[in-house]
Amino acid sequence: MKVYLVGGAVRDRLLNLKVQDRDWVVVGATQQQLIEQGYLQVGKDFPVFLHPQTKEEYALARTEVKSGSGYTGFICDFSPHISLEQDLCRRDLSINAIAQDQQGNLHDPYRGVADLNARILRHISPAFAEDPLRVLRVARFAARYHALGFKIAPETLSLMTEISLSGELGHLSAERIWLETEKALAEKDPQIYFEVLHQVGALAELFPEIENLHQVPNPAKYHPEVDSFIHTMLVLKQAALLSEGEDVHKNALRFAALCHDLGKALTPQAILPHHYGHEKAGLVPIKNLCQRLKVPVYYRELALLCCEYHSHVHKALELRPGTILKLFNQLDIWRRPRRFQELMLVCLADNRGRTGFEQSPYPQQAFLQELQLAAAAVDVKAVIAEGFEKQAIREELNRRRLAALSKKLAEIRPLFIQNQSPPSLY
Ligand SMILES: Nc1ccn([C@@H]2O[C@H](COP(=O)(O)OP(=O)(O)OP(=O)(O)O)[C@@H](O)[C@H]2O)c(=O)n1
Repeated sequence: MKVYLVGGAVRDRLLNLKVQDRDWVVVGATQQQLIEQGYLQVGKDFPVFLHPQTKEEYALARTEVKSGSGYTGFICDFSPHISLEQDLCRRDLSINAIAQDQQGNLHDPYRGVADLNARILRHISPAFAEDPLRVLRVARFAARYHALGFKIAPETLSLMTEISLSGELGHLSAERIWLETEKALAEKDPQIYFEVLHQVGALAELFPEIENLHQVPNPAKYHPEVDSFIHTMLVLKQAALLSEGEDVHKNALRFAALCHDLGKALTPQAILPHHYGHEKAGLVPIKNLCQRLKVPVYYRELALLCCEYHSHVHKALELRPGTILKLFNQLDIWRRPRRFQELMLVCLADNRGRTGFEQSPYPQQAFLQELQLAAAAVDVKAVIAEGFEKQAIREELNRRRLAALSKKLAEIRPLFIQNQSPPSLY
């Protein structure tokens, strides 16, 4: 029996990146032999084992032939005569099909090293199409390695387009789509994932709410990029930059950035390029998308709040104290300060995600943070100690918070207005 390191571990070591998980393939062995050596069988559909000590995954070399639609219909052969080359051939990309033996020699029958060096994501064989999820995987790898200069090979793009147009994506489960999308959101350039899906025609099938932003215009004065889909991609990139290394829920923040303008796709033709009311209009498509893909609650809530209130934040310097208090209550900044910080970062990303405005100041953030501090300093315990009860507690808190906000506003607004005149946003 021979054991090889395969997949992401070999690929990422050759790219000098940190190796996350190590997957192994075992050639010339049976399930029984591995069990006798103390490996623990975990795979249901095909034989995958955990190493007795390292707990790393070891899979018997196998071939797979598709026998039906979707991901369920596979006929696997994992007999001991399946060769390493046969196992590598059923994989998605050449860069994922390099094996390393225990002496450190590379086995690279599909020229994965050459593609790594040339920065190309290339499928290995037509068998790529047997798992339509690979369309999403390639888009995700393109997002991950974009900064390294990776591009998708033209023939792979054509095959991805063919798969997308074939209707096969419709067989993917919500769980698999979301898992892949969540991983893509965590990548360095998550916008590339959605751009690639758009390019191959998969976005329309998987995320019609986002696809519909394509060619929806904005006023060029504030949005030189004009197109709402392009704007959304720029905002997502800015959100990725702003959330890297921050103590925030970065995937949820990026998802909220992705969804913040979905309402623009529903703007009546007659009022374009303006988008009055798009903040509320966007709530329905966000709910639809989240329900369809079973998006976790935290992502959904943050996305809905960013969609509904981003224009309020953009206009913060013009708002009255009562409106700011209402906003703070709606966002529940008292109990959810981190979520408020995330929403502010999405608004900042929205400001920066416009061609030529990448460096433009956004005083709204510091302004609202100062007001947040002032209002949150109102002592809830003191209100209760003074004998207020039930509904009266809320009313008294609102009264005191409003007073604190009015005082702070009078103090800081002139300074902010003097220093900056923020560009209007939509
Ligand atoms: N739909 C899939 C899923 C996986 N694989 C193969 O199985 C390997 C392991 O898959 P996985 O752990 O999902 O991906 P990695 O390549 O290890 O990448 P990551 O860094 O995202 O874990 C891949 O390299 C690829 O060869 C595949 O061909 N098709």
